[in-house]
Amino acid sequence: MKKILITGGAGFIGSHVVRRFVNKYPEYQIFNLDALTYAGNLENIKDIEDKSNYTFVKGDIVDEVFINKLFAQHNFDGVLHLAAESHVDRSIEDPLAFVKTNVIGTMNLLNAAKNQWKGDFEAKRFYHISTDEVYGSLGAEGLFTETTPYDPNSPYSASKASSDHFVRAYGETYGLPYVLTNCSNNYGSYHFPEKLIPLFINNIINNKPLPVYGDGNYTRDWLFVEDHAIAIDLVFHEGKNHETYNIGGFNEWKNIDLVKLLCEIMDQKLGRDKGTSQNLITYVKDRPGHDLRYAIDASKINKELGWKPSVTFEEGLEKTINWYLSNEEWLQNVTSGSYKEYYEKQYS
Ligand SMILES: Cc1cn([C@H]2C[C@H](O)[C@@H](COP(=O)(O)OP(=O)(O)O[C@H]3O[C@H](CO)[C@@H](O)[C@H](O)[C@H]3O)O2)c(=O)[nH]c1=O
Repeated sequence: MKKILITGGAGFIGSHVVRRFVNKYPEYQIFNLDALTYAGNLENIKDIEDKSNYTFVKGDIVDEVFINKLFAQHNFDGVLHLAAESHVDRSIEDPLAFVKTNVIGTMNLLNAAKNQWKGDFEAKRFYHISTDEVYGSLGAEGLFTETTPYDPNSPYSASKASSDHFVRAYGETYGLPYVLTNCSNNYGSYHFPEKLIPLFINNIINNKPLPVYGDGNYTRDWLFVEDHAIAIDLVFHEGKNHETYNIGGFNEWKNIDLVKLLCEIMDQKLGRDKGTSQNLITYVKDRPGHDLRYAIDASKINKELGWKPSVTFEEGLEKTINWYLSNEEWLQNVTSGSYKEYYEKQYS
């Protein structure tokens, strides 16, 4: 029986990873550690909460004493670390919160793993799930590869870059067996409606303005979250120690083109006249330090581990939009904070 700790498993990407691991590996005991902040929600993994190989632990990775106790209690074989503050705009408002969770939190996990495994690294693995934003901004040409120098621009990406460096430093200095992945923008079900795609779907449903930052000519590479979870599973099991893999969708979109596509699909789905949702587009003040373009060269993970996205963008978007339209109650409860309130009471 392998004991696996997944951090941030009530969040967007984390919930998809927890679901996959719990269902696919009944022989593993999966511990989901989550602080249940505004973006983490146990409703996201309700379908697996009663499985015998699943345990939820509420707690904050910033709390060193708590993390050390948890490791002492369970003797984990592997850690998949996804817990993070992830929203760039929030990091501009409150950078320190990002240092605490993303840097100190990661340090606490690294120390706990190092102290528990005490140099006996046989069949042990620390997996840090990170972002392509650590590489900074591209111009019109080029792709991020695993050897692109780090050049983070936002407090969020600086905190993730820092945590990546610490993971590698623990590998070099103490021999900690790690793998690291840097992924592009994800989309899919259970995505908190502060990020572009779920926010705009929610606003279209509610006839609210769609705030496009600047001129909308910023480019992101989009990957369906379930394909990211497949890649994470593969890297955790088959990735080479001390290696980094870039993960991306081979799917670049300018924000404004993506928003127009979303508007078109939503008009069809909601039975509204063509152009109704586009009228909601409102150009607003740009994000400070807004990175122009992210684009990933995912050929290493493709060649070495055989991964590539399994769904097209059209299929992924269709699934995503259908999910939000059939889960409006979830949308209302996460935006009003009532799930958070409910779970806070349960775990107080
Ligand atoms: C929320 C929002 C965003 N935007 C723009 C800013 C970006 O160019 C693009 C996507 O914004 P966001 O959805 O906030 O995602 P972005 O800043 O690219 O970062 C995401 O993708 C990263 C991976 O690249 C992850 O590491 C981050 O955690 C995740 O938040 O849309 C708007 O124009 N209007 C908006 O209201």
